[in-house]
Amino acid sequence: MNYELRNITKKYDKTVLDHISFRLAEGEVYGLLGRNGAGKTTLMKVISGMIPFDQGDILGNDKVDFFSLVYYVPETPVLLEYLSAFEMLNFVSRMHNKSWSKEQLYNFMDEQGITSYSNDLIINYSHGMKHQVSLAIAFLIKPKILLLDEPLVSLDPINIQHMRDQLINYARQGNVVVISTHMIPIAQRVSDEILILSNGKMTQVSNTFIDNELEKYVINNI
Ligand SMILES: Nc1ncnc2c1ncn2[C@@H]1O[C@H](COP(=O)(O)OP(=O)(O)OP(=O)(O)O)[C@@H](O)[C@H]1O
Repeated sequence: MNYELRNITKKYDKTVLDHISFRLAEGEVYGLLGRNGAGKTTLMKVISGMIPFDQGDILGNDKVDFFSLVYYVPETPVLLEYLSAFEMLNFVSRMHNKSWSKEQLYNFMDEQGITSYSNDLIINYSHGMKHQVSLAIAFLIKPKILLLDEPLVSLDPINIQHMRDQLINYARQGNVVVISTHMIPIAQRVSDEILILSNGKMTQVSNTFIDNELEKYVINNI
């Protein structure tokens, strides 16, 4: 399934997204790049239905509400901080009608690399640990279209590598993954396509870049 976003326009006081059009295909990872304030978060909030847009169309599967397919992980994790990660994931799994046993949840948390602190209260976690839990929730929910706002910024190098592999695998299972990031080498390694937002406009290119070509391309195009 391909999704097409056409002429999406979003204005606050000024126009942030100015008739932007791009395609998302299942199975692919998209790296969303752009300068500070370019509109990456705004675009993710628009695609996830968190905020309305002023103009444009989203085309996909006519039988399904597009927004019901999307899950957005914000840059700052939003968690119930007086629960443990285990309790939080258990709560989310019940909300999403997944009746996972305790053992299944622990196996899942193992895969996500969060078991060692899963019984401590989230309020005591580091920023990176909160981010891992936030990403684990996304993988538990298994949305068709996963939007991640700066997902790797607080992760250590081992967790970045693990997350990178996980994102590619997740897309290859027939899902769409969009990650917004300022970490260009990571965007180059993880993405099938690159989306660049600049001055309200969008450029979409295949990621055929090698060495530091993407960095040069981005610097010339943002
Ligand atoms: N609720 C809002 N009301 C008014 N203006 C807003 C609002 N949210 C964002 N903006 C403006 O929209 C523009 C795009 O912001 P956005 O957060 O989408 O950028 P970004 O590309 O995610 O930036 P960064 O890389 O710094 O996180 C900025 O000029 C910002 O000030």
